[in-house]
Amino acid sequence: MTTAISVAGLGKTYRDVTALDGVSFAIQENTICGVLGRNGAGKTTAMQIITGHAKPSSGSVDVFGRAPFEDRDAMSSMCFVKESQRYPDEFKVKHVLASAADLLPQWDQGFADDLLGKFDLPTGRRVKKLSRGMHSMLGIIIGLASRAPVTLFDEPYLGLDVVARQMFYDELLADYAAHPRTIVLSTHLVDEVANLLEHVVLIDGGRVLIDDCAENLRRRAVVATGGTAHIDDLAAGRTELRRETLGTQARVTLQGDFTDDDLARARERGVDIAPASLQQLMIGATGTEGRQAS
Ligand SMILES: Nc1ncnc2c1ncn2[C@@H]1O[C@H](COP(=O)(O)OP(=O)(O)OP(=O)(O)O)[C@@H](O)[C@H]1O
Repeated sequence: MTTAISVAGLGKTYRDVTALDGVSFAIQENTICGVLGRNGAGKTTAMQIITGHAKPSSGSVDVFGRAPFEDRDAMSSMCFVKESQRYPDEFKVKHVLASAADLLPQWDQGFADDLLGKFDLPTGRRVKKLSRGMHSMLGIIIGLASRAPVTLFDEPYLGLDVVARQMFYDELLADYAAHPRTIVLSTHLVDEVANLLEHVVLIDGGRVLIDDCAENLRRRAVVATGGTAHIDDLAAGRTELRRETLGTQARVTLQGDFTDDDLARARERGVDIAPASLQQLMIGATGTEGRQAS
């Protein structure tokens, strides 16, 4: 496997704010990676540095062997879709698309036209007259039709309704299957995208808390349902993210490293084990809930 993006010891400070502090992770080529975290965690800052739009205060970034800051070739291999993207006042949708076609070497106009039809986006309308959701659609169309080897979506769907979001996920997956590339997705709609993600980087307070593949994450937190005594055994020494009890039965969400033996033993005792959702894991890992079981 080839590493597409490698970040080592990345730091970024804005005057007295430390946005990133010793962030290191790697994203493999041709994967869909989620960069997750609470508000102000440092996700956008990391993406800005990866795409060469900001300079790190310390550490290094490597995108397919190049440092992206002020490197035109590295930057042209990437497409960064962000909610805060602004365009000149007079620009209509068609002007934005024409600029994207000029700037992005792998641009697929046929795909862009297809998406414009599916999202029903009027090409003759001024961008500043678009609704919030339509503005997001424009970014999504650019990100998808760019076919850039590295495409980053930072909270791409502000204002998008549930049908349009599902269209985005479907189009992303179908096009990714046909044209594999490296996709980085930052979002707060964690459970909505959980099934898309092959790798997750969870950032909190400018530091990496989790950097793991989706398969391993399924073992990091589980929902266990069964007799309270057996549940208490399984919970011992692990962090309880949530507990509900009904008579002698309990249902707990637990965080910790579970071996196959741990889970098999609990199942033998009639405990039902299911993976916790990515959102539950994220809430637990970022420390807003949870307590250590004794
Ligand atoms: N230009 C800037 N000047 C000063 N502080 C900044 C600047 N950009 C970001 N920050 C600060 O850096 C920290 C990380 O911000 P960042 O936008 O990277 O977080 P985020 O994870 O993308 O958050 P959100 O999910 O709310 O968009 C925050 O404390 C933010 O206030």
